[in-house]
Amino acid sequence: MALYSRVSGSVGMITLQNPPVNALSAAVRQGIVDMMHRALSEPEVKSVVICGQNGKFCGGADIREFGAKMTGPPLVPMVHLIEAASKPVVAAIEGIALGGGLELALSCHYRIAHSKATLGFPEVALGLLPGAGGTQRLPRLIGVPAALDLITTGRHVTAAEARQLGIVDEVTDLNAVDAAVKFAQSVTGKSLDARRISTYPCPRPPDLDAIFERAMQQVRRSARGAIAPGTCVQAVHAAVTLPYAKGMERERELFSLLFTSGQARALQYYFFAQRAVSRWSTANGARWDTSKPRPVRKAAVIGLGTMGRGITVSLAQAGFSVVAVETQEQQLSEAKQAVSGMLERGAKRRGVPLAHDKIKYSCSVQAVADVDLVIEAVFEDMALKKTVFQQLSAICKPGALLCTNTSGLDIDELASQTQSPELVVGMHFFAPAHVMQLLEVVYGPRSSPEVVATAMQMGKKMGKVSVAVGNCRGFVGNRMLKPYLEQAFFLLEEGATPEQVDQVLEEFGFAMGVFKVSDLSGLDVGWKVRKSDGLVSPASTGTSARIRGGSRYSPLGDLLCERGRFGQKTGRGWFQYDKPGGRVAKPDPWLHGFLEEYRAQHGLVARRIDHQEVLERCLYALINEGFQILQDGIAAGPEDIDVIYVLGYGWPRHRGGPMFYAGQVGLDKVVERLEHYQQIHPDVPGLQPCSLLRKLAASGNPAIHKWREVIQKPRSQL
Ligand SMILES: CC/C=C\CC(=O)SCCNC(=O)CCNC(=O)[C@H](O)C(C)(C)COP(=O)(O)OP(=O)(O)OC[C@H]1O[C@@H](n2cnc3c(N)ncnc32)[C@H](O)[C@@H]1OP(=O)(O)O
Repeated sequence: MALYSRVSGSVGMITLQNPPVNALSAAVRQGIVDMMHRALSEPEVKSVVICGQNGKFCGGADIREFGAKMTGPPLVPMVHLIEAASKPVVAAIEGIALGGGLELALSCHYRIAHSKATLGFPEVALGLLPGAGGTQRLPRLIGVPAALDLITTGRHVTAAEARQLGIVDEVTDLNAVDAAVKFAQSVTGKSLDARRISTYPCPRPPDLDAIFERAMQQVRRSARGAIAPGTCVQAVHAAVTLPYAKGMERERELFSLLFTSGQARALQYYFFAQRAVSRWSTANGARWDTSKPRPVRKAAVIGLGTMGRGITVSLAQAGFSVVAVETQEQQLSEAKQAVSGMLERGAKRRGVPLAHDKIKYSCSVQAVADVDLVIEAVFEDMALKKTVFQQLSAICKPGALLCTNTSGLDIDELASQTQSPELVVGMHFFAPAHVMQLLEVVYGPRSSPEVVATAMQMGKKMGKVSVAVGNCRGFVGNRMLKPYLEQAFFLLEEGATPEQVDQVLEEFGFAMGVFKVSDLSGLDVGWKVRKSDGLVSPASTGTSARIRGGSRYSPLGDLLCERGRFGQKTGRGWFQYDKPGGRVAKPDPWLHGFLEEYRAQHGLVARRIDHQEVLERCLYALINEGFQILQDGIAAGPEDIDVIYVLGYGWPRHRGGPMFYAGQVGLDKVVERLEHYQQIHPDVPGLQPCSLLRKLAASGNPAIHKWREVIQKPRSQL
């Protein structure tokens, strides 16, 4: 709703009230319209100030209302009412003016912002465009190139930048509402003719066509199939080429196109999913709202390889004192140099002070004796990690959390090496650890709720999105990756090429296809794991070479590794590169010959595989594993899986995540296609729909927020 009050006798004040961000719900819009009419009808009122309660102007349209039938006054007539007002209207911008909130501000005749406020049009991240005149007013106010930048990227600007661009009239360090009231009094009675942005001519720079061409190219490069950025460009184009009223019509058409698209639904789902994962719960009943994190001031990192360095940087940048340990002098000195460089680049990029003094380096594990939390980041080797955990358990002070950075090893096995298994938790960082936003917090059956809460909070403090997941081989992300990779290998055996598989996945929206990712991260990584699992048989020839543990197995990755083809680092993998460490993947005729030979050797006849099969087999096998993960209680809900896949594995955000995507395709259709492929390839694992997927499909493809009702409720063991 919106509250009306009178200040200093002649200023009508409209205060938006809709916690937490004063979003423009139906009630708020109704309130604004009613209060504007009241302010305009009261003869004593000479000017109006619009502000938001609790130091937040407005976070835009209420996204929670997007799924339901529209009620209340629409935004466009509301902003026109304000702009057409005969009394000056001043926006007092504190905290945020985003999306519809900024459009509301642009309809006011003046804008006063607090110096700490941020402004922007983030609609593009929700699959939309600023549809209450934002695409028509902003270019009229600040010019086409700046408007295109803000609208197509969705980036937030500071009050200072907004002032420089001409979006706000004044910036104050004092109370912005008081400043706006004073300002409103000072402009009482002045003509408003030059203050209505919709009446401004839209500037037409001489190189207009080139500007739009560049903008389109830019969004095509970065959008990876998302339609909103290009549609934003089209809407701004209408501001330049059409009169205001016609431009508004075009904006409405384009907005409706986006609003009803699957992409907008996916992005809005993802917006809430990313927030939902912080309300975590575990399979044994621990919860975010009943588990108190422990205080952590000082942390340690053991092992300063690539991951350990990134984790050290993340901790120091988040303000923690860090003890960084690497037992070899030479490696410690190299790590110190690398970490310093990363900190310097980070400080420069983010404009923050250097955090060198937060870190103490040591060659001795004994240096961690007084820390509150240790993150072990040594090689992915169970025996080595066990030794480290035995040492840590003996050295660390009572109550110190012992965390392991592992991409899939058993947390409980490590916990059993310590005197206090309840203090052990996994923290699976993604490379590069100081850049990637995702953290899987892996709880074992004995991890205490406070320890999970502490790890989750640590992740947040490091600027990461933490997702709590249960302990199983590969946790959520890597466990789902296995069937995805397997299908890709089987497709090569059956006649596909790495470039074909990657093309299909990249057209779907992945930044990189599965084979390019494998080349980037190194084929030897998976090879080592398969070796330690006893899967890589030394005599990988003959039919038996394609069977492991009674299931079909593709040794293709192993065979490439045996030939020293580890991917980018060796200049050869699934693709070829111009040199070791090269980045540009090129199809490799050697590999095509190798695949032909391999097929001939194993009696496989190459067939034509279409794009649909590549996509369905890779994605549906991955999705099926996701349902199995939900069924096993490893992830609490589909949102957890989707956030992990978008932030950690390059799943296109505009497709919501694998579980959301499955819902959009139709769960019954996913089941039907998996069964189809299973019939044709009975020997291929991963194609049998799991029982939860079948159950949900049979219960009529319920909306994703209803899935939790079907997933069995966890039983508390606490
Ligand atoms: C004709 C249509 C015209 C215009 C279209 C639009 O205006 S679309 C909406 C444009 N606005 C946005 O995209 C803003 C989205 N919100 C944010 O970016 C952040 O929430 C924000 C405002 C910067 C605050 O960030 P902070 O980190 O402080 O909090 P958090 O993100 O956790 O949000 C707090 C809770 O507020 C809920 N929320 C935020 N924005 C909205 C919104 N616009 N509508 C509804 N709800 C919103 C958010 O979900 C959090 O709630 P929770 O229950 O904790 O999930």
